[in-house]
Amino acid sequence: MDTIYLNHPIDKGKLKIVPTVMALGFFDGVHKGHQAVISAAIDKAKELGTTASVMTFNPHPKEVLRKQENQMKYLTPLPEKIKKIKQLGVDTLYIVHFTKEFADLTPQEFVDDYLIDMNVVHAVAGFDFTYGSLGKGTMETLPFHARNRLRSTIVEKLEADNEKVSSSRIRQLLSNGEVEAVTELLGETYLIRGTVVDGEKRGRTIGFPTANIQPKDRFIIPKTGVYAVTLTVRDEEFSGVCNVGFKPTFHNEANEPTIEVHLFSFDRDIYGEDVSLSWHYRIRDEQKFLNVDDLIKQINLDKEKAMSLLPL
Ligand SMILES: Cc1cc2nc3c(=O)[nH]c(=O)nc-3n(C[C@H](O)[C@H](O)[C@H](O)COP(=O)(O)O)c2cc1C
Ligand SMILES: Nc1ncnc2c1ncn2[C@@H]1O[C@H](COP(=O)(O)OP(=O)(O)OP(=O)(O)O)[C@@H](O)[C@H]1O
Repeated sequence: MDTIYLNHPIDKGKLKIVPTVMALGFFDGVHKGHQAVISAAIDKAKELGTTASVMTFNPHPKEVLRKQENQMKYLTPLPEKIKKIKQLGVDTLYIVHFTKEFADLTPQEFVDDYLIDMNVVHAVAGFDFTYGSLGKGTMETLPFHARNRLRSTIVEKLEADNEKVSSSRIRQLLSNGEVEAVTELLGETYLIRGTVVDGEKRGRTIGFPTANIQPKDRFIIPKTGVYAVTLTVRDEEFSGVCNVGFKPTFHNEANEPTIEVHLFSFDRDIYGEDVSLSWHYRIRDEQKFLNVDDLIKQINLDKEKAMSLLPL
């Protein structure tokens, strides 16, 4: 897959202008609804004998148009989104740098400059896709702005339990710790990438050595609590139990929750390694224990539970 970064106004000299079927959207998470849109574009491209492309935007419009107090977090920060879109079999991914100036384009300008000039012969998007300033262009107005210069497919709403599969719904589920439901909507377990860093080394003394994971990029971290997880190190996958939180049993002044993973059968030193962490099941809330023995008893139960849920 070719990945092409575009800045507004686009420099058309840089583009290979071949006829293409293009899927349009932000696509955070590349969930099942997004997959339906991108697959529809790939199918259409096969039918028409053109390339299949995706146009996405970065950063998220909300980050640019509304002042976010904290930097916004993502289900798939850009490198992850690129990986997932590539796996779907797209020929070209266009990443438009989302700025206020780009957001100010009228719907007609967006269609002229970003679709027609890029030789998009067919545009594919979901029923609720909007384009142009204040989201005034919709899939219903697209034929009007296109004036017979391109055709379009509207992908109908994909639902799960009578509700749209959406990035915002998945974000909400992660903030509630509902990682099993997230798997359903993504079509695979949610994962974050990170690096193994030094912890306070207390884990070893209580019989549960843990790898502390420092997330890379701006991944959304599920709600604090204990989870059954798998950790992938150098293409090898290990099962374990993970605590995300503030370790209230001990004195802790961290602002961000720490992510600690205890792997069941593992005695390698992986400090500094890049890892990915997949969130399979939620086990319980994080608690403040009266003493370390009670914490140890509980962690043993967590471990048993996670072992019964996961392949070892
Ligand atoms: C499966 C698991 C569950 C945990 N649950 C809690 C908890 O409920 N409350 C708490 O204060 N700490 C909890 N911890 C964190 C331990 O306190 C922590 O692993 C230990 O203090 C080591 O910390 P260190 O890596 O900073 O040395 C849990 C750790 C694991 C691995
Ligand atoms: N459940 C769905 N069914 C069909 N199309 C969808 C679905 N979800 C998103 N799309 C389409 O996928 C593209 C990308 O959508 P977008 O990035 O806005 O995702 P979203 O899940 O709707 O996000 P958010 O929850 O932030 O609104 C758009 O064309 C959109 O219409």
